[in-house]
Amino acid sequence: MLEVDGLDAWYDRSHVVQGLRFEVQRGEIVTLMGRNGAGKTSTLKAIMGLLAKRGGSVRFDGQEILALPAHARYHRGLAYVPEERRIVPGLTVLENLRLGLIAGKDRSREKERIDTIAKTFPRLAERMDQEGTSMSGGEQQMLAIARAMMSSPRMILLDEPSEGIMPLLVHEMFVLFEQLKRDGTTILLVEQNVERALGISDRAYILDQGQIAHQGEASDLLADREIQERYCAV
Ligand SMILES: Nc1ncnc2c1ncn2[C@@H]1O[C@H](COP(=O)(O)OP(=O)(O)OP(=O)(O)O)[C@@H](O)[C@H]1O
Repeated sequence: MLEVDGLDAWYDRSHVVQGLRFEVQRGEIVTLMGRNGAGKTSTLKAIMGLLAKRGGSVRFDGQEILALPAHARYHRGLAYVPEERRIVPGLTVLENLRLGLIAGKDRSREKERIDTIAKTFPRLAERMDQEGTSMSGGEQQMLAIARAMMSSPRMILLDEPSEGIMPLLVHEMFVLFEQLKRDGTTILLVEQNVERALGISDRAYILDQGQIAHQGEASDLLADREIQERYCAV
């Protein structure tokens, strides 16, 4: 579903993503792992068209998307939840959710989408009229994910969703990812919480200095302490 081939990205002259090649098949959960600064966030941003200097090929459903403007990916069914959640201050949970609808495409189905999202995210359903930024960090992360799901994406990229969140909500969040997968959403996950991430993933790639250092089945990587310690210690 997503084929990344020879992906490069730079900040000025700093070459932070160096010729990455990886793929995510339809229906999979795939994790990108690696130490701080390995290039995980930059990889997601390059895929989403958010880094000006980028090169190589990214195909989504067989079509080249790397040169498209960032918003065009949402129209094709690829959504992204950045590390900073960007909940809009002064807006309620419901109003933040509405921002996730793509103008025209989703507007006619707004009520249906909100009802579906409320069922999937019961914690948000109870708080629809509360100001989004007044919720806990974990709840705001849930809202950011729910908002991205409003456009019914076929694939979602998630950047460190569990960061700084209390364990109970982290658990809920990973249960949710498994449910999204069952409902047909393909997921590319960047996570420092290696055990949790591998626990729900099909496969994983380990990044080191902008390159893929290792790849494998999630269950094999979960059992491989040496690899985890070498590449993933924070
Ligand atoms: N806005 C920026 N300007 C310049 N360099 C940057 C910028 N953002 C990131 N970098 C550098 O790019 C490299 C890759 O960073 P990136 O954030 O992609 O790594 P990461 O694996 O996601 O790490 P983390 O887990 O800390 O977010 C690092 O060396 C980082 O310092």
